[in-house]
Amino acid sequence: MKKVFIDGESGTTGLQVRERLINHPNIEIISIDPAKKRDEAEKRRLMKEADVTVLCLPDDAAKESVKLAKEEGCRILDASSVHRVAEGWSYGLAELDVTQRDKIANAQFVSNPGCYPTGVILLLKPLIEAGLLPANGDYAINAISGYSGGGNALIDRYEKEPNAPIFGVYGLNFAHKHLPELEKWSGMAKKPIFIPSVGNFRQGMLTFVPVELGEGVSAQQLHAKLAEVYGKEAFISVNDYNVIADDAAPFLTPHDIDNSNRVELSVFGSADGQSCLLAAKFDNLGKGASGAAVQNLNIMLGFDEKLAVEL
Ligand SMILES: NC(=O)C1=CN([C@@H]2O[C@H](COP(=O)(O)OP(=O)(O)OC[C@H]3O[C@@H](n4cnc5c(N)ncnc54)[C@H](OP(=O)(O)O)[C@@H]3O)[C@@H](O)[C@H]2O)C=CC1
Ligand SMILES: CC(=O)N[C@@H](CCC(=O)OP(=O)(O)O)C(=O)O
Repeated sequence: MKKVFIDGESGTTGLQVRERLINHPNIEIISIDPAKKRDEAEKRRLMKEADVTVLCLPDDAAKESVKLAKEEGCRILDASSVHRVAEGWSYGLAELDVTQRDKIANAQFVSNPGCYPTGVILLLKPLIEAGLLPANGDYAINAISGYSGGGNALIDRYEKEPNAPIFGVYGLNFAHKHLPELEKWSGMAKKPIFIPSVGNFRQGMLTFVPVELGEGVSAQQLHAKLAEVYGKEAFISVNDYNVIADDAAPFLTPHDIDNSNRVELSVFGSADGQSCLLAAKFDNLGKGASGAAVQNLNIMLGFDEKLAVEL
């Protein structure tokens, strides 16, 4: 049995990591006394006892816990947004490329990706790398998240206040905290425009990127590349290629994927062959947070990466 300490076990992400790990055949959770959850000495003791500590904390608290882990030489999987482009950290997106699982397996410090970047990077990285989309293109990314993406504070706002908005666009300062990892790990040569939004539903996420196709490039080629790259991935599927010709088209929704670690990618091409929409659908708390965390823990500890990732 390996031991895992979840620092921040009672938060939105921590609870879901815990719920998954309870069903893990090879991992025992070691928990902090709730009355001591901010006690440094107690954290140190548990970090030393654990094979890996998962940080499910706000950014500032995550920085403090990493300081302790560095002093004690402990392994960390950080779900916060602090270390996603930091030196000395491995990016915890197993499907990033063929080298990434080894990097995660051998790392002392692994950073779980942000929820939105997970979908965008899976869509754009292989296409930019293959030269089907330009690295220096002007990308505009749109996304919608369930309100659990904002943690306990936003959950309370939606579930306890009667007048929470049905839909809201945010990130309107064009400086969302996910921009650095979006740019770095997608292989974009410059900062994209990123416009996230939140809806009055608990879980589920869509990230979508509209692109104009270059000379000699078709939407079918983009679709074929994604299908080839992710063909053997357990958690990534690519829907059949779509040309939506009329108004009777089905909606693309962020629903019906709650608690899963799966990501569904879609490519929609325009009938004139000039435009294309790339879309990723997943659970912001699943592959966007806790599912990915358990997948990463499995890789870090040498287990089958599929163990206990689905709720
Ligand atoms: N929600 C999501 O979809 C995603 C979240 N994340 C990241 O995961 C991390 C956690 O987010 P989320 O679960 O949503 O946040 P929550 O606000 O739901 O939970 C945070 C938890 O951390 C606890 N906490 C705060 N400070 C400390 C501390 N110093 N020591 C121990 N515990 C502490 C809080 O306790 P208390 O309530 O008592 O303050 C709370 O239980 C964040 O960094 C977030 O960016 C990543 C991907 C997706
Ligand atoms: C709806 C909502 O508020 N979403 C969060 C992102 C959730 C996520 O991915 O978390 P990280 O904090 O780990 O990056 C936001 O936009 O800040």
